[in-house]
Formats: sequence, C-alpha cells, structure tokens
Amino acid sequence: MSTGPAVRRLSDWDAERLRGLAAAYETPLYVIDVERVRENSRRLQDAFSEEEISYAVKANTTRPVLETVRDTGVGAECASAGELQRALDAGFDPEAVRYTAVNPPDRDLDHVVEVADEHDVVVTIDSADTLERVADRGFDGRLCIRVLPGVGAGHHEKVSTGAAPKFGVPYDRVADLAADAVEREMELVGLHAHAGSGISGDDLDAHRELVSRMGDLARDVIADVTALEFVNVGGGLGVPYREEEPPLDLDAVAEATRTALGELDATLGIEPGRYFVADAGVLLATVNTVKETAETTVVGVDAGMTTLIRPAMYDSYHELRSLAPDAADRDVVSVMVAGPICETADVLGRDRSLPAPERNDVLAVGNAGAYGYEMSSQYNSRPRPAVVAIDGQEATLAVRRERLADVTTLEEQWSE
Ligand SMILES: Cc1ncc(COP(=O)(O)O)c(C=O)c1O
Ligand SMILES: N[C@@H](CCCC[NH3+])C(=O)O
Repeated sequence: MSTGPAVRRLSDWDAERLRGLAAAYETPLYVIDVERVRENSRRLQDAFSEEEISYAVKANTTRPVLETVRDTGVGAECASAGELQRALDAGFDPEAVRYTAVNPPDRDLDHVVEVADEHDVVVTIDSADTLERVADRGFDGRLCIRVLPGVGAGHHEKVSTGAAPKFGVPYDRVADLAADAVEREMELVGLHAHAGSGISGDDLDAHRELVSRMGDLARDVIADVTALEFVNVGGGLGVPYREEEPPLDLDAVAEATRTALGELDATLGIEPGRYFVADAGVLLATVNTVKETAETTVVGVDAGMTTLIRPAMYDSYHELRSLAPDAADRDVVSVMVAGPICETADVLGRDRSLPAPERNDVLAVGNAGAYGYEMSSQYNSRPRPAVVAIDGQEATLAVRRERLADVTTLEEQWSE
C-alpha cells in the first residue's frame, strides 16, 4: 500500500478538479482528500512500526476523516466528551480510545466516566483535582496521568504545552498522585506528556529531552508503584507549511524517540493530529474584491478568520494559489489576501505573489486539513463553510454549508 510522497504541496492538487468542486459546492469550501489521509497514516505506521499510534481527533473530526483513520487501524485521542462521542460514533475500537482531560468541566466527566466504565476507555487525568473528581463519580477503570514535563516545543508559543502550567501534573508530584490512584484501586496503566504542536526538525532536542524525562519517570519513580502498559509522548509532528520547508524525517524522529525513552517494559505511544490531515485538505475561496491601495493590492475573498483562524491566531503561513484557468498568462503581482470579517487580523496572506487576481477567481489555501474547519466559528454571524470529502474520483458532501438561519437557530425568543 502506498505511503505517497513525504510532502504534498498545494501545487500537487489538480486545479481543474478543485475549480469543479468550487463550482459544484460553492465557496468557502473545505476539500479533504481521504486517500492522502490514508497515505499519511501508513507513513506514520511505517516509521513508528513498534509503537502505538492514536489520532488526535481535534485536528479534524469530520466523519470521513474519522472513519478513514479508523480503517487504517490506529486509535483515537480525544480532548472532550464531544470528541469522545464522535470517535465512538465513528466506530473506533473503544479500547483504543483515550480521553485526555484539560481542566474538564463537570458535564464532561459525567459523560466520560459513564462511557469509560462501559467501554474501557483510558482516562488521562491532568491534576489531583481531576483524580478526585473521577473518583467521586465512581471511576475505577484504566487511568493515565498527564505529566507537565517542563519542556515544550511547537510552531508558536501559543501551542507549546510541555512547559505551560495549564497542562498536566508537575513532574515532581506525579509519584504521589500515582500512589493515590493505586490506593483508590484505579488501574494506573499509563503516563502521558505532550510537548506542543508543529514540531519541526529544529525541535528535536526538546522532543528528545521530553521523552527522556518520561523514560526516567517511568523507570525510576513509577515502577515502584505499578507496572505501566504504556508511556505516551504526545503528538506534535509538524508538516511543512512554507514551500521551501523540508518534511520531517519520520524515521529519524521515531529512532530518536525510542533511543531517548531507553529500555522500558511498556509500549511507547504517540498521538499526532496534524500529520494525518494537514496536507490532505485545502480551503477554496472566491475573490470578490480587488482594490488598489497605496500600500498593496487588497484581494478580498469570501473566506476569512472565521473559516481558517490560524493566520490570525498564530501568524501562520498557508500557501495560496490562484486556480484561474488562465493564471499562467497573467502578470504576477504582490497582494494581501483578506477576508470578510471586521478585524484587522482577518488576513489569509500578506505580500504574496499571485497571478493578478480578478473578481470570481477561485483561490486555494494549502494545508487546511488540520485545525481549519475544526476551529471555524460564526463570528460576525457568518455561517460556517461546507466540507466535501474526495476519494479517488468520488466527491461527497461531508458537512453541509450553514445557512443564515443556522446562525440564530439556538436562540430563545427574547421579546413578544
Ligand atoms: C494532548 C495532545 N495530544 C495531541 C495533540 C496533537 O497535536 P498535533 O496535531 O500537533 O499532532 C495535541 C495538540 O497539540 C494535544 O494537546
Ligand atoms: N490549533 C493549533 C494546534 C494546537 C493543537 C491543540 N493542542 C494549530 O492550528 O496549529
């Protein structure tokens, strides 16, 4: 089975096909290619052949993605009751499903403990309070402790978690909490840590350091308390967003991870999200305005920060490409591509060289499969876009476009 090329750039997508999808389903439109999701999963499984892989579903929870990933035989990591429900509904084997608590609301825990009791889902706790709160709900199942390892990494400080006090049990308190869990007759099966999201080759030292700390903790501290089944060192495997960036050398990361963990009588686990889906998705938008200003040419499109928030939130770079049939014949100009939202940050790309855009051109935004639709919102009362899944020559609507009525559908009547 093909693992596909290590990297898929925006230029690798078939422009005519994308134009056809934009015409058929209108824009803004997310397109997700499930065959690329399969390839990404196979590449991960080839590199991490001895390890346990879970898909961090937060990157993309659309049903075609969940079912495709499930069929490739990996597990699911869920950060909320909603994600847990989605993973189970999509048919993931419950024993391969994990719930990772982050200051979990009561409503989450009520649901998660009930589901975990019934299905043997592993519950990962992030604090002594969460331990007490699951115990109060009668939880005596398979437990994992999320560790705050003190070393973080990632593409932006806002997504570096390993040293952020918000996440996990401080390293030096894990032993006491583990003993507490065992005393409460829970089955402590794992340790977990996550450095952050979007780890590149430059972050490998931080990754190694985190993994090595986890190995030490499991060997030197937790081994006295219980025999662990697994040590999960999180997700975060990055993908190239810029044209010139190289792809991660997965074999090298896998080897570095094993070596850093050291000898351990427990399975090593990873839980990437982005890597499965980022380059399997594009966002299509239509140009509605072309405006010359003293500073730049502003190209207004129908997708903005409510469709794809990453540029506004993390200054993330996403490749942009004109799908105009005559793009090759046009002069290349420098433009700012901006959305329809009343925020200055609502810009998908600045100083971008594009074939001179014209009204009604379709633009494609690359690497939109991870944290794209998933982080979309209705801010400015804008309906969310549609998602279409493609598999070979097939195209299927996965999520319908929201209508204006969907924007107010949850509201109660206020006045007579
Ligand atoms: C606990 C945990 N696991 C896994 C992931 C997946 O990260 P990524 O999509 O970068 O692989 C995240 C997100 O950063 C996370 O918070
Ligand atoms: N949402 C982030 C990744 C963080 C994932 C959650 N810990 C991004 O788009 O890069």
